[in-house]
Amino acid sequence: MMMRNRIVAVSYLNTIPFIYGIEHAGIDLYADLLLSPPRGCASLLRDGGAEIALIPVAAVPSIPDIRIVTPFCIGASCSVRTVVLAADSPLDRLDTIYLDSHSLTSVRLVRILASKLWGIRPEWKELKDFSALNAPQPRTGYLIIGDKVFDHEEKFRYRYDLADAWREMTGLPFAFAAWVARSGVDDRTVERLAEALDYGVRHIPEAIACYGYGDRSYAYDYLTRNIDFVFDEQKRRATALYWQEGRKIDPPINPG
Ligand SMILES: C=C(O[C@@H]1C=C(C(=O)O)C=C[C@H]1O)C(=O)O
Repeated sequence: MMMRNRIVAVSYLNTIPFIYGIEHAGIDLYADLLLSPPRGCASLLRDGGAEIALIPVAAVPSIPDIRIVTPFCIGASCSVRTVVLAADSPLDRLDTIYLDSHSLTSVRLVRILASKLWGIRPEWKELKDFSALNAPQPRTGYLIIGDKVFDHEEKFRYRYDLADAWREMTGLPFAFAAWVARSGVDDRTVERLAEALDYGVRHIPEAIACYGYGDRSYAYDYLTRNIDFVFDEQKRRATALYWQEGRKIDPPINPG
């Protein structure tokens, strides 16, 4: 009997086109689907809990025996909206920056930007208790990702979009997460996955309705203008550059 594959993907609004494709394209991937915040996707794959995964690009070089597959990613060519450094003080007045504990890519990206673009040297702490976002501290920034940005963005006077900052620094778009497969996953399965994802990104309105986001006016705009699902040459160049720059940053994070 053929072993079923386990697919893990990020549990945010930005993946619903992918999820829709996997569940509704009519392509049997012989797989079970699991959803988790990004850091959990990487851990699950690393620990052998999945064969195929959408994981933060930051984690890709550190996991043995995987390869990037499919022409799709969670990327942005303009503002991404859901990866922001939010604060009540401007950048140059921040003493402390809290880093979203669900993130692997953006927490490293913000450190690259702090050192190479903004020239700031705040103290870095981990943000585990998201209720802290309800009472922002002065001179403190919060790097937050995913759907929680929709709930909290209005509270902050200053918001720095990390895709915008990266583009300002490099002239390139950015990819936050990519699809990877263990080496044991055969090419036919990978091809079928790519077909399913392709179907999903061509049915965004259906995905929004299917997963109950129909009453959120921002969902369509966000999925068509902010998120860019195509892992093209420019975004691959950005990923290579990000890995290179990220290696120079070894983040000592003080417990939050
Ligand atoms: C654009 C986003 O990208 C996410 C950011 C990630 C990270 O920082 O590690 C990982 C996966 C992506 O889904 C987002 O979810 O807001």
